[in-house]
Amino acid sequence: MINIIIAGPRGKMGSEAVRMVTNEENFRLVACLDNKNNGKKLMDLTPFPNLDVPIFEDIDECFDSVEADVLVDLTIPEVGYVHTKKAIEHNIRPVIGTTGFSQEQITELKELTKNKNLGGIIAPNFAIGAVLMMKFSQMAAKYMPDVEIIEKHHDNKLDAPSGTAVKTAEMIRETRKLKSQGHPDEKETLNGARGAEMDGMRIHSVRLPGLVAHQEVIFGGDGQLLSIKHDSFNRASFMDGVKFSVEKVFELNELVYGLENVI
Ligand SMILES: NC(=O)C1=CN([C@@H]2O[C@H](COP(=O)(O)OP(=O)(O)OC[C@H]3O[C@@H](n4cnc5c(N)ncnc54)[C@H](O)[C@@H]3O)[C@@H](O)[C@H]2O)C=CC1
Ligand SMILES: O=C(O)C1=N[C@H](C(=O)O)C[C@H](O)C1
Repeated sequence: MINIIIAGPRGKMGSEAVRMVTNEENFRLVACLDNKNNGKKLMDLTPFPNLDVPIFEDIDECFDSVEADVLVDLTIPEVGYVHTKKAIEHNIRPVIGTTGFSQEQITELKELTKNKNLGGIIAPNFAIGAVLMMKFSQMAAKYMPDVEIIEKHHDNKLDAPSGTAVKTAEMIRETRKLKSQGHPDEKETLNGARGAEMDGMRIHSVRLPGLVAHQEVIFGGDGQLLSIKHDSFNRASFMDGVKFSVEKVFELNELVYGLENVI
């Protein structure tokens, strides 16, 4: 049995994770971390009528009160970072879906787990299709280095570009010959028109109601275009990856950044 704490249980992803964890035979949800509802139970909140699971606002109190093996964090970047650090301190394996961490934060957290031989996963995207989209893009970039990334999300998203877009660019730069996208003399007459720049690649972030999570990686060549596209139409699309990660962290002895490294 794997004892799990979920941070962010009322969120779009967190509530889906509560459903997944409580439906899995070998998972037990032992507590939730929330920014309100301290002292209540999940069953006091409308979406979870039967769940006798304590809610904590204070992470230290939570970790001192329950025995947990894994922390699943689906919150906001500043909170997720603190939660991950605290989890590592308490030898609780972090499974982090929260996006928006800096490279420095990821490196620091990785070092902390290495010192403790503790497994963990930070996955900017838990959907297997998205992981494949990133891997295929990495392959394509070797042959077609002219590339732009367009990510589209719901308009409640806090971070831009998305964690998936950043990860995609990081993976692409491992195989792509460095080059700057577009005309060397191009000028933006409206700030931001060419999107964000990362290693010469351009990343464009669209935020609209109605969207969930979508990304297209477009490669251009002489007389041809290659589009590699992935769409998540609901949050259930991420849950196989969360489940996989919760089980996988027991086989790891450090924090791994990106599901592509463990599937
Ligand atoms: N890795 C992946 O596959 C995916 C990652 N995400 C990421 O997951 C995160 C959450 O996304 P959504 O569920 O869409 O956002 P959301 O806004 O629906 O949920 C965030 C939740 O965090 C909670 N929260 C804020 N401060 C907190 C604190 N101090 N302690 C505990 N909980 C706190 C809020 O109450 C809220 O319920 C975002 O960073 C998003 O980018 C989202 C979808 C997939
Ligand atoms: O906020 C979201 O919704 C998503 N966030 C992740 C990201 O930033 O890449 C994963 C997915 O795109 C959904």
